[in-house]
Amino acid sequence: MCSVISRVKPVQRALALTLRLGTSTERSSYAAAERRRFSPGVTTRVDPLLAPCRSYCSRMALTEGLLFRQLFEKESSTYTYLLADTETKEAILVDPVLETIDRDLKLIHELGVNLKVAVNTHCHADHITSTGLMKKRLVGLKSAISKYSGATADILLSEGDKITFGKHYLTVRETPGHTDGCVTLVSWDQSMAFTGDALLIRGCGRTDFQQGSPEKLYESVHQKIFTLPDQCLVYPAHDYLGQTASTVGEERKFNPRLTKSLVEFANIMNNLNLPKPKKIDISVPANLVCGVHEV
Ligand SMILES: N[C@@H](CCC(=O)N[C@@H](CSS)C(=O)NCC(=O)O)C(=O)O
Repeated sequence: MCSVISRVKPVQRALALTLRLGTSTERSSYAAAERRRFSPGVTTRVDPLLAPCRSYCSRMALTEGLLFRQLFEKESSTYTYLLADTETKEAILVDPVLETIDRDLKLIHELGVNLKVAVNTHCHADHITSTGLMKKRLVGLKSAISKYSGATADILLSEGDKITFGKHYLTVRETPGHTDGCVTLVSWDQSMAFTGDALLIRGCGRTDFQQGSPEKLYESVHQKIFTLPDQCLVYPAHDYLGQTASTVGEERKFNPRLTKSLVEFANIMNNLNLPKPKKIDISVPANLVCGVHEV
């Protein structure tokens, strides 16, 4: 049992243990179903979710003065992103997950960066954020989420806000549709977009719960993400197939859902028939208050 779980009160411990119930078999079959859905008739031998190298991805910063890490949480197939200014050491973390808080804090300490803001791209339904617990562990850390998420946080974000770390910053673009409070965070030079669940690689967030709306999502992606430069790298909150990044140009051309007309898109989204995320009933209430934080 990891130290985060062992230190919490009984109620939270039960909650946290419940969160661990998903088996690798379930995850494998979800990944297999995803592969069939996206690539009918194609089978692969290696399950990307089970590859050990997936907890830390190798993607590093290409921009001078920027430290960048893409991290992976395998139960929910969530990507967490650490960005820091190499000179000032100021850092931000995007979409951190409760299960990987020890790994993330260890990396932050090893790299000697000073985490200023932990931001969630939306109120996640499939996992609990580590933001609240991280605030307990790191003095001065502030949480951030969209003001339309309905969640509490130190910073409530809206269109055009900047999240600054040293000489760098991410700009908030509101991209509702998966939820009302979804945002995409775009780097100062438009070379990177952290799209949360609005745009996934060759996919997009589902629209069948939490204020989901295919019409809103279609408009968000077309107006706020597909208007970015072709070479802008797309970093989503999830990937179920082992893909780590895409570009705006690629998604504009090849995304099997968002290249369609609005009517076709809505028809696809209204007929996905996906099972409800297993942890939705505990994740959403917890994430509305920054996760499990009464420890
Ligand atoms: N099986 C997972 C949930 C998978 C899922 O529903 N993913 C969401 C994003 S997290 S709410 C989604 O939008 N998927 C889009 C798609 O097309 O798959 C679980 O039980 O947690």
